[in-house]
Amino acid sequence: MYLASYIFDVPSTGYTRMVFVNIFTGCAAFLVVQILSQPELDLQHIGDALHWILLIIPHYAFTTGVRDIYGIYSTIKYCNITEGLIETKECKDIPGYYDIRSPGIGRNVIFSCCVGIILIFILLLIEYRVFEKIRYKIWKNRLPPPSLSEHLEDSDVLNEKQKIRSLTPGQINNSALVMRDATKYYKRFLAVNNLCLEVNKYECFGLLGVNGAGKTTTFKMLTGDVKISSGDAWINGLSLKSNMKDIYQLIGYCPQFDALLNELTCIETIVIFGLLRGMTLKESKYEAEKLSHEFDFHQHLHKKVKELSGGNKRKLSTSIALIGDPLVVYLDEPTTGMDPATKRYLWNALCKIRDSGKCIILTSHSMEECEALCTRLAIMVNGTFMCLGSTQHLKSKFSEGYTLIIKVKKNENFGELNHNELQPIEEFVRTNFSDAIVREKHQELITFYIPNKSQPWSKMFGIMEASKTLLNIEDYSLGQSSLEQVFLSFTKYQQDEQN
Ligand SMILES: Nc1ncnc2c1ncn2[C@@H]1O[C@H](COP(=O)(O)OP(=O)(O)OP(=O)(O)O)[C@@H](O)[C@H]1O
Repeated sequence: MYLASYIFDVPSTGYTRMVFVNIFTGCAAFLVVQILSQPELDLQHIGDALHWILLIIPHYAFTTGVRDIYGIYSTIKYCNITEGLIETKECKDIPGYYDIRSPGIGRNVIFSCCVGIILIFILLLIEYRVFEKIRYKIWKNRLPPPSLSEHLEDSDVLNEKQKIRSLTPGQINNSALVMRDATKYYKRFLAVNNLCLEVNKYECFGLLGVNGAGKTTTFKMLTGDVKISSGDAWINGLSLKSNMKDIYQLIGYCPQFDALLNELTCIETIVIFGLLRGMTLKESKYEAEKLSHEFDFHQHLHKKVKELSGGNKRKLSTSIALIGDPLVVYLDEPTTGMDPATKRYLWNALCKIRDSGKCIILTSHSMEECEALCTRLAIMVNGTFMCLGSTQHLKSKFSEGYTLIIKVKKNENFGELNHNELQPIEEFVRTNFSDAIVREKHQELITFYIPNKSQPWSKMFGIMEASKTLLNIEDYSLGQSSLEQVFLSFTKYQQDEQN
């Protein structure tokens, strides 16, 4: 029933599966009543029939088997004691232990073996995603089409798409990672929409996006955790669709939530992953030492995972992704829960790893992290790239203005500046930079947002320098809007899951 509801895509929530289960139970009850109402059937037959049916349940087959073995053993013992004294029908024809006839356990053994083989077969079908393929084939024609709005996409994203679609097999072989129109549907929900991307060695590519934008799903497709619905991706020229086994040797993955075993120590964890990657015990231990120094958790190497802090667990997860020198490393929010100092330590380590020739794909909610690590990045909204390029390129292209931060000199009594003292500065900025908005006021710091980009830098700096003394300004900074502002300008397009 579960398989049927899985293949026919009966939703697991709401009333549909309940109706499905009720119909099934109703049909089963109808059949049972029909059988029981047959006048020629007596209870002996019903018992036999139920015994046959229930033998497919391993626990039932085992327990009744043990009971029957004991039954035969008791009969043999009884017959031996009473031999020559009492003549009973049972003693004349004692079945062997493995007899098919009751109470022999032949049937139990055959049923248990067959059920085991069938379950292994079903497991293999699930492992090789046969049901998923069948379900996808059944629903293929009913899925909503992927993006029809390419004319609305950013020019960089379109250029990347055109470049990827025209790559030759030889060019694909030379790239560390290529995604061509990678699309993922969860049932009928389009989670990732026609992604095209090429990332090379010595590059760190950042995936930015609000919760639910499709970043983790993209990783799951690339790691083979979920099947790509359409499109393809290649790692070092190997297709995700046909060479997943070989690809596992080339990739490392740090998932969003630490997939660690609490009872193992850090060194045991790394050694196990090292052995799984085909390293010798000696090499795995050396790798554990090396990575723990690189990621600064050497003092915790012999602690159990459950005793580690959240930040140290992330360090361990990140280092696991690097075991066995993979070509492509996927890091899903690696620095979540780390303090600023540890974060910077990890960033330095990742920069070194990137510069050693690895290709790193990273998701993060920290713009600072993307600016520190990524050579290129994309902002994802509703499973699509909204923009793509280096941090500076995105800031130049999409930042919609400037940020002016002014630090006012404190008054003689070193008291807090009051509203009247800041008023002239606000008026001055509003007069000289049209549409300027006060974004933040904190003690002696005022932050303005200037949306109008028409004035040249030289003129703006000239105005500020000329009035510095007059307005009692201690210091000021004038710059482009941050990556965060670019990010926020895109995230308004993200639809919630209900939509
Ligand atoms: N197994 C699943 N079945 C159905 N829908 C799913 C499944 N996994 C994810 N989704 C949906 O796909 C969309 C993308 O999810 P995903 O986890 O990729 O987002 P994300 O960008 O990684 O978010 P976050 O930043 O919170 O990790 C979401 O709307 C999510 O609800």
